[in-house]
Amino acid sequence: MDPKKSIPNPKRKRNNEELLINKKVKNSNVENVPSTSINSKNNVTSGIINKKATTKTRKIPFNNIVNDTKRFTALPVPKKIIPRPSGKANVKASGKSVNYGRTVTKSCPIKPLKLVTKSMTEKNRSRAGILESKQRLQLVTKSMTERSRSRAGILESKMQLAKSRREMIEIKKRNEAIRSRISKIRDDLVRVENEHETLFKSIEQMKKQTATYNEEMKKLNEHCDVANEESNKLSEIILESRKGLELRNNKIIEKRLLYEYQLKQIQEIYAGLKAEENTRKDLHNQNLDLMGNIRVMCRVRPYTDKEKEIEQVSLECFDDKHTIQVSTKRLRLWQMQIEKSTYEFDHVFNTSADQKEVYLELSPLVQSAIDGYNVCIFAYGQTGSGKTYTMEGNVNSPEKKGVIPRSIDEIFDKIEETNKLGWNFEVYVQYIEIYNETIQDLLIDEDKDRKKSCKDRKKSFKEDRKKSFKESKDLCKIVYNEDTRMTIIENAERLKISKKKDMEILIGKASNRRSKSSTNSNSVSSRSHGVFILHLEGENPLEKMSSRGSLSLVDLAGSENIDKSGSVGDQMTEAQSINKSLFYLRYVIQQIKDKSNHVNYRDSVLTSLLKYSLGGTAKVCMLVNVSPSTDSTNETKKSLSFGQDARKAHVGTAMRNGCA
Ligand SMILES: Nc1ncnc2c1ncn2[C@@H]1O[C@H](COP(=O)(O)OP(=O)(O)OP(=O)(O)O)[C@@H](O)[C@H]1O
Repeated sequence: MDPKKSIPNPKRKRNNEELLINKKVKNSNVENVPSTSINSKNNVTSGIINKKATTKTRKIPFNNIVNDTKRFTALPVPKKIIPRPSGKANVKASGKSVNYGRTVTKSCPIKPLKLVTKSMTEKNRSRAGILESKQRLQLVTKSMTERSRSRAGILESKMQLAKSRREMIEIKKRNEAIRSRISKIRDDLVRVENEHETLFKSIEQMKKQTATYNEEMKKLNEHCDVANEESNKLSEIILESRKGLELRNNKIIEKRLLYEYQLKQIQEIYAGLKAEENTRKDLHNQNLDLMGNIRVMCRVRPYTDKEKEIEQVSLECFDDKHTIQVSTKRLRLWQMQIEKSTYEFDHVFNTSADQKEVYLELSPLVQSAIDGYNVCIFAYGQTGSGKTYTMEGNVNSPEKKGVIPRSIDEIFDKIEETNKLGWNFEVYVQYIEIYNETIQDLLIDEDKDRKKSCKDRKKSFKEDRKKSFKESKDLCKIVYNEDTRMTIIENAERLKISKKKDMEILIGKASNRRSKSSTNSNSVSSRSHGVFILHLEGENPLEKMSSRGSLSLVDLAGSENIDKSGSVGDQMTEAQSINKSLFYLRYVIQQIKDKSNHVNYRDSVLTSLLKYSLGGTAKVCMLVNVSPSTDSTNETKKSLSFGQDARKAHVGTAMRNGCA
């Protein structure tokens, strides 16, 4: 539907209305002027008025009408006689009053006949004039009547004009209102048209968009169809996988139940293991206690190639592995008699015993160190009896490895095992030597320092022995912790080791640094006491337990017969120092055995260092190394009798360090 058609044109309407109004005005003008009261001239006048009315419909000035009326009344009137009109005496036409019916005459004197005739003629003439005037008067009267009529008509028309003017004003007002309405409507129309246009445009746009959307919808529908198909397929897959998942879930639940059951079993086993471990520890330590605090073992080294050629068997190790017999030939009553001395030890290793066999017997003590005890194993014997071989051996050979490297291996293996039970162990190492009653650190990393130290040391022996001794003493000091009953070597390196390999390298280096020299009894004779200490510090956060054990492995310098060894000079001094310290060691053990009130630990550095191992809460094992050579029988017998005496010494009850 076209909106333009439905809406009427306000302009056209207005024109129509105006035409109507003009028509009315025209008609009213024509109607208001009475045709009977107007003569031809008046008709012309009224025609003029009408014409004016037609041309100027809205403004018909009242003065014009009055003027017309004046013109209309200005007819020829006789000068002498003013006939009185039949109607009203006075008519105000122009505001001046006129007196009608009054005659203006002049007095005439008596004249002769001629004159009378003349006057008669004149009289007649005047009569005719009068008649004429009468006629004229009549005409004037008539015209006056007509004029009065026309005046009334004019008045009437005036009134009508005023009325029509009022109407006109009203119409005008209405017209204005209509016009304003029209303009408003027009504005509205314009606005509506604009809106319509906008709407139309937007409708067009929307139509386009709808078309685009329709296309897109079509495409989307196609996609939807494809997606629906895929979704159906996926639903099937999901259903299948859900079934699979349910199956897996069931399996997982089964496995979880199994796992929980196994975990429970493991926990029970663990608890059993823990109980067994505790029992083992207790039994082990009870066993060691029953065996005595100082365990003494004897090892007979094999014959050297040189000894094999000349020697005869003088030592016999019994099969019970506890007894050793020394046979010595002695001339008595002019008869050569064989004297046999038997010694008993916790274990006797004959010449065929290898490194592994020896270590197996010492292994429980190493376990005690892990359990938190202070353990001390030291090798005692005459020079060349195989102490260093037993303690160190050949570090690089698995067969010939001594107690020190084997202990390290076992400690690291056991630490790994204890990790499974929640233990975390840290291993620290110290390695010193007691040379001529001074403590030297074998873990000093810088060879330069070490060389300098050796140089100084040699110099000290040659030049100022006492001074050097004092200086060396200042270097490393022995300090006791009375609370924990532990010995601390101050200023000595304490290295943390986390790998076996690192430890082996360290021992190799330290071993090379040890003071050695060649004597008649031994080509590579140790001229110092080597002390290797492992500190084992363990924590178990699960059990809230801690453990602090130590393992001191001591390779003592060999006692030697100076005459026999042929030591002179420095070597003799070294031998004297060694013998002296070993004497004090024997003396201390004797005092312990005799349960003496005072034990002289401080007489030598060695006994000072072993104070808490020999007379404290430590587990001690002494390995008495002996030579099978008949040449060394006396020294062997001395070593064996010392070992036997030490075995009888009861130093006290071993105590575990750490807390449960
Ligand atoms: N059980 C053994 N098996 C094989 N060889 C051994 C054994 N014991 C010692 N030896 C050898 O005997 C020699 C002396 O041994 P070792 O150096 O260990 O004696 P030592 O007691 O340490 O002497 P020193 O006190 O003078 O240092 C070395 O050559 C060593 O290899």
